[in-house]
Amino acid sequence: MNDDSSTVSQIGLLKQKLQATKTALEEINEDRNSKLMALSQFITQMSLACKGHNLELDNKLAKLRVNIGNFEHLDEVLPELPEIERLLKSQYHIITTKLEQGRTGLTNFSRELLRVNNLPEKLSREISIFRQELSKPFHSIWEYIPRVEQLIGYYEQVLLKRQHGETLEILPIHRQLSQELAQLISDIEFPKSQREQVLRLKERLSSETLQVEELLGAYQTILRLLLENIAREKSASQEFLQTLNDALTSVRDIVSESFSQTQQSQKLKQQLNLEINSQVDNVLGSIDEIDELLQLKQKITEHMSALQNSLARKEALEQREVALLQKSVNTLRKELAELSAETLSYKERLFEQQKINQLDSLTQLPNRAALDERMEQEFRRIQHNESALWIAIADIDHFKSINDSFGHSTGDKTLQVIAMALKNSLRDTEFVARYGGEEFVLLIPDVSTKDITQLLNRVREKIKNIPFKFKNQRITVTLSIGAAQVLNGEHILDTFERADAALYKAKHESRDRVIID
Ligand SMILES: Nc1nc2c(ncn2[C@@H]2O[C@H](COP(=O)(O)OP(=O)(O)OP(=O)(O)O)[C@@H](O)[C@H]2O)c(=O)[nH]1
Repeated sequence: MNDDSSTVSQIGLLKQKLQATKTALEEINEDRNSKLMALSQFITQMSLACKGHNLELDNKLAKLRVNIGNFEHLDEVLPELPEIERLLKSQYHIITTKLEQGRTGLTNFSRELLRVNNLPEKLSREISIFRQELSKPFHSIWEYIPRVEQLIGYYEQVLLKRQHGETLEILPIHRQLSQELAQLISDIEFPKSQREQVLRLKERLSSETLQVEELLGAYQTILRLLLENIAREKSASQEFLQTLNDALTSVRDIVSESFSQTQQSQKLKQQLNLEINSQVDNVLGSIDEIDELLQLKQKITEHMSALQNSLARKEALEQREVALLQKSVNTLRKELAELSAETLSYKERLFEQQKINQLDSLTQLPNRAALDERMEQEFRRIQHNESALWIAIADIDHFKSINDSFGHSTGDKTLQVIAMALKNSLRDTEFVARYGGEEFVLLIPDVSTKDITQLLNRVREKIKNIPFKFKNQRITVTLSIGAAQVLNGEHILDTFERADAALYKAKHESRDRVIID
C-alpha cells in the first residue's frame, strides 16, 4: 500500500514536472516565435529600405524573410547570413560613396549659385552658411535629401529674382548705355506725334530708378518708332513717285497719240492740197482750152464746186485737228495740275521734315544741323557785304549739379526755360541754336566790338535773374559765355574755335562771365 501510494505520488510529481516542462517549452516557443516575428519584421523593414539598390540583395532578403517566418527552415537561413552580410557591407560602401559624391555636387552647385550677379545679400549669406554645413560628411540618405530641398529653395529664389527683375541692379555699363541712348534720342528729330513719348522715354533713361528691362524696352521702342518713320517716309516718297510716273505715262500717251493724229492729218492735207492744186490747174487748163464762153462758164463752175468741196474737207480736217489738239492740251493741263498739286504737297512734307530735322526736340530751338547751315549762310553774307559777325558760345554753369540734385527732368525743364529766355533776348536778325547738352551758340551780326560785351552781359544777367525754384529752393542758374568776331580772311570755323577757347577761359575764371577773344 505504501509502495503503491509512493508510486502514485511520484507519478503525480512527474506529471507536475512534465506539465511544468510543457508550459516552459510552450513559453520558449512563444518567446522564440515572437523574436522570430520581430526579426522577420526587422528584415522586412530592412529589405524595404534597401529595395532597388541591388537585385541580389533584394532576393536574398526576401528569402530570409520567408525562412525566418518558418521555424522548420531556420537551418537554411544560417548559411545565407554571411553572404547577406557581405552584400549589405558592399551596399553600405556604395551608398557612402554616392552620398559623398552628392555632397560634392551640392557644394559645387551652391558655389555656382553664389557666383550669380547681384544676389541679394541675405540670400548670399544663407547660401554661404549652407556651404559651411556641407563640409561635414553625410551619414545617410536622410541627411542628404533635406539639403537638396534647401538648395532647390535657394535656386528658386535666384530664378524668381531673375523673373521678376526685382533686384536686377543696374550696372555701370547699363547706365552708360542708357546715357548713350538718351543722347542718341536728343540727336534724332522725331515727328510731333511721337515727341511726347520720346521725351518721357528720355526722362526714364536718365532716372536713378531705371531698370535693366526698361532699358531694353527703351531700345525696342526707339527702334520701332524709327522703323515706323522710315516706312512712312518711304511710302510717302513711293506714292509721290507713283503719281509722277502715272502723270508722265499719260503725258507720253497723249503726246504720241496727238503725234500720230497729226501725221495722219498731214497726209490727208497733202492729198487735199494735191486735189486743190489739180483743181486749180483744171480751171486754168479750161480757160486755156475753151473759147466758148458758156461752155467755159459751165466747166469753171464744175471745177469751182469740186474746189469748194475740197476746201470744205480741208477746213473740216483742220477744225478736227484743232479740236483734237484742244482736247490733248486740256488733258495735259489737267494732268499737270494734278501733278503740280501732288508736288506741292510733297514739297510741303519735305519742308516740314526739313524743319523737324533742324529743330531740337527738347527746347524747340534750331539744332546743330540748323546752326551749321546758318553759319554757312552768314559767312557767305559777310564776305559779300563785309559786315560784322560774332559767334558766342554760352554754357550753363554746374548744370550737372542741377541734374544730380533735382533730377534729370528738372534739368530738362531748366534747359527749356533758358532756351526760351535766350531766344527772347535776341533780335530777329540774330540767331541762337542748341549746340548740344547745356551749350548754346549765338550768331550776332552787325554789332560793334564796343557793344558786344554789353549785349552778351545783358543776356547773361537775364538768365541769372530767372527765379528758378526747385523743391522749394531758390536756385540761381548762371551762364559762362565766350565770344569771337569773324576776322577778315578768317574761316568761320576758326572763329568758332576762338569763341570756344574764350568760353574755356570764362569757365576757369570762376564762371558766370563773358570773355571776348
Ligand atoms: N537734363 C538734361 N541734362 C543734360 C542734357 N544734356 C546734357 N545734360 C547734362 O549736362 C551735364 C553737363 O555736365 P558737365 O559737362 O560736367 O558740365 P557742368 O556740370 O555744367 O559744369 P561746367 O560746365 O564745368 O560749369 C551732364 O550731367 C549731362 O548729363 C539734357 O538734354 N537734359
